[in-house]
Amino acid sequence: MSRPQFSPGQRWISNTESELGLGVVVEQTGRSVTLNFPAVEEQRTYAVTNAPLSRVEYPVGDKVRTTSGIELQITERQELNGCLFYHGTDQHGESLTLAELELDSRVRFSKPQDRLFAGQVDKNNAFLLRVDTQEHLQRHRQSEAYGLLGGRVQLLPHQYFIASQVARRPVQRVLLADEVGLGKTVEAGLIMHQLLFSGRAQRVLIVVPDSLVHQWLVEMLRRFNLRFSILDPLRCVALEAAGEGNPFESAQLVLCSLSFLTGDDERHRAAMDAGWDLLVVDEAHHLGWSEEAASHSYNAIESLAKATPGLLLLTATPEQLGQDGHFARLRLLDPDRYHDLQAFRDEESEYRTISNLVQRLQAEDVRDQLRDAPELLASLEHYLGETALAPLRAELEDGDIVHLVADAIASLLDRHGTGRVLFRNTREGVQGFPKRELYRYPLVQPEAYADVLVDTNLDAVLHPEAGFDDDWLDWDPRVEWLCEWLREHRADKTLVICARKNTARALEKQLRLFEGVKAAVFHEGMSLLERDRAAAYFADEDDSAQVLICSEIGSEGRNFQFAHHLVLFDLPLNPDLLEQRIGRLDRIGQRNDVQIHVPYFEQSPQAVLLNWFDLGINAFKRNNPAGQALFQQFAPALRELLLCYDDAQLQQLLDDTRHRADELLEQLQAGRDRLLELNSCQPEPAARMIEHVAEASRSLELASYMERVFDLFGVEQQTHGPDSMVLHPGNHMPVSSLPGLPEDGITATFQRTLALSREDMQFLTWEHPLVSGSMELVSEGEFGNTALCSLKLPPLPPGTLLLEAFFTLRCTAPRALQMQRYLGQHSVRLVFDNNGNNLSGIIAHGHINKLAERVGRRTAQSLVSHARPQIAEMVERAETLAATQDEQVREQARARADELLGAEIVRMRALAQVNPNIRDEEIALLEQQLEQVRAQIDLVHLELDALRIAVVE
Ligand SMILES: Nc1ncnc2c1ncn2[C@@H]1O[C@H](COP(=O)(O)OP(=O)(O)OP(=O)(O)O)[C@@H](O)[C@H]1O
Repeated sequence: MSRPQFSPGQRWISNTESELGLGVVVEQTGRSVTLNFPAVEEQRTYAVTNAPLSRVEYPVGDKVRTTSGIELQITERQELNGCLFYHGTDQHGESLTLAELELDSRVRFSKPQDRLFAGQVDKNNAFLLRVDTQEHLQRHRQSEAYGLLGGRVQLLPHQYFIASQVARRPVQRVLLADEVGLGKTVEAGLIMHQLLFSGRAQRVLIVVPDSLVHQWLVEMLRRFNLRFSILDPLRCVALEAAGEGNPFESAQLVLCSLSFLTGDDERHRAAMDAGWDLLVVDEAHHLGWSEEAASHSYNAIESLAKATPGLLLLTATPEQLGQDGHFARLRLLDPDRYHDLQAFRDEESEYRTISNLVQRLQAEDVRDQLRDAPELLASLEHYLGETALAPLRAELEDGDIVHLVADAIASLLDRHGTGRVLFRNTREGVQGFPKRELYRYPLVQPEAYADVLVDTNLDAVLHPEAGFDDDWLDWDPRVEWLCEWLREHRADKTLVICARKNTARALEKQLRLFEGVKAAVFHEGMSLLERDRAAAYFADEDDSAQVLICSEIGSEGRNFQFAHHLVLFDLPLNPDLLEQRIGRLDRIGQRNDVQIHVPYFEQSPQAVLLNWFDLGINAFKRNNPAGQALFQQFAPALRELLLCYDDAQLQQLLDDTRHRADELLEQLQAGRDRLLELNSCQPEPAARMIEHVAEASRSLELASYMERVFDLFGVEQQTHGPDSMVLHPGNHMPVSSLPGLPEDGITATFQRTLALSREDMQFLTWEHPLVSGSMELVSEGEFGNTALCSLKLPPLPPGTLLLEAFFTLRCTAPRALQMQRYLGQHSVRLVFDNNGNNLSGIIAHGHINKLAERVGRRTAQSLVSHARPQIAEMVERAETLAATQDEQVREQARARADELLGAEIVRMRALAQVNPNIRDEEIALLEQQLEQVRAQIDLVHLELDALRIAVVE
């Protein structure tokens, strides 16, 4: 191969770093050549023999620019001492000559043909990777599961149903209220991931109780690759001291505790000033509210919620502070809809009717029912409107009504009932949870408690040990029972929950110091770090604590499902708190039946509670959806009994409670709960969504794609296990780094099941930062957009040139508009020969791939240089032909936008007539969105994305 000839003053461009712009040869000494790159003010020295450089020579007819802004149309070219001089006319028609040294260095050859003519011919493999990347990207962006693939989670239908429903709305404001432990954090993570991945949200603030800050941090990172920054007082002070300004602006994804956010007005103001796209509030039942007075934290969140477009509230016990509190949280989500508490209370009376209607529509003989019972159609008309029902009426005799009935059901659920903002799945609905078993341990009440238990203070009678120093540990039989129980179950991890921190502290000390039990404690008096350490000590597999003793704060949000023994050292008064406690173990991931152990004193207040929870509302074995309502109703009688035990009265209370529980459960099942269930997870769409995700997550396809990426980007791979590998940045990578691949490498797998059991491994999906970042690098830069090969194709005479050109839709709209939804899968492949023949339908891509032979870079460059006029002509032909399809593509896109967004607007307007549950803002946003989408569609056109020249031999 001939050595390239370098002369000072010549212009060359780097094949691997085209962003450097045009380089100028400064000097050649022996075997090396030095170039200056004025655009970036950098110098590079290369070995002459293999410098990755291409000589830049503009042909006659091209237009070039100088550093001083002159534009020259080249009419003649001359060479002197190895350097070129261009003659031509400038933009004012003046003739002039300029040396190549004067050319503007900021030139970038990014268009495929420009790069090709500048001698930048990529490897065939790179070209193929680019073509495939575009195809994968298009398919992925149009997938229903777009944005929902990146989670390291099991594919649970109820979660994906909610996430897809919420993410597809123009405004995300919902209450995620699944029962305890059903995965609300994961649902919120899926929604956040979708919004962030699609660019619809950039700034997210998560607000959680103190005790859950770290758990959220870890869950978001581990499950969704979302890196949140924790803000706490220490970090705030550090940021402020470093002059970093508003600490809430120090990161896009911020996580903080409710007490931190609301504890200081200044801080709250800073959070308001920072501005967010999405606010997430966990354990939202803490935001106390009544018609008379709202709590400080409620007000603080309310002002943030008003200033933030998206709002996700999470609570498993929405009615823990009563129905008013529930109303108040719905009011945060949609103040226009939920403005009147009384009206909200009255609405419940409609649920049963709606639910009945749905049930009748779901019946197998629905046609007969509709035909024979005119009041059914009338009722439907009342709720859905005459126009909406007209098609159903018309088809009733013998038409196909399956879809019309399904639409009617969907509309009823959508427009009436419990509404769009509330999602609540139950264990019964989700299924597959282990059983819960209750073990009672009656003990004899110690003498010392006799006085305390007749106190008039409820708190005192429920926690009699509170009135004593630590000496109660010596004679309270619950302590001895606990020690004995733990001794007998040394191999079992056990969670102990009690109400008070002092009780927890004392118990832990006793077990650790005097009984030799490996114990940890978790209470509100400890720092966050201490609490997380304690939880980790309990969770560890080796050398860990057998028992964790928590005060009530440990009963919320934490994940302890690796244990299945729960000791309730005392019982809380509120059934929702009891459910929260049991929910620490009875949650997704629990593999055993949950064993609940309750030591109690016979005929004591705790015995009353135990009986009421167990025999009255059956709250140990399952969550009672009427629990809160029953508690509200029977609390006075219950309190009376707690303060003054009476066996007969207890029996009466239990009978009354059971009776009322049956009634309420029947009502709820027929009304609210049935509607919630239908709205929160519709089995068919949920199953379809899981299919989409599973289909889009097929690991083989991704693995073979990434194999090529690693190969071309010089990533070092080592096998780690049968389905896993270790990846490291290699020494010869063409880019400085790959997103998502740190210096010290990662262990990764494409297998979901493996990723779920091995947290140390990264789960590579189409949405993992390493994958999506690589795809962006390939598709948005110049990577692989030119190639040249030779081939034998007998019918074509040797010397024939073929152009294989790939066009993709060019759309520079903001990502948030998700234009791909409307644009369809548009890429165009055209093949021309140098005689102007269109061979697109004759010579397939795979055909060329099969026959293609490699051509060395220098040969390719010289071929291109010689054939430049023919290639330019073929490119022009292809571009002209592609341009004829632009308007058709735009037409289709407009139609699709109208179909998707326009129909949604019409539907929302119709809904708003009968259901105030629709916010005006949502409709206005949709209209605005449609306008923006249409304006962007007008600018869409097919653009040459990559080309390959094939020379027939
Ligand atoms: N799809 C999933 N795949 C794997 N694990 C999951 C999935 N969903 C939830 N989990 C796990 O189940 C447990 C409960 O989930 P999560 O904490 O999201 O529930 P929650 O409804 O927020 O609970 P709580 O009501 O106690 O706040 C967690 O350990 C979580 O990591």
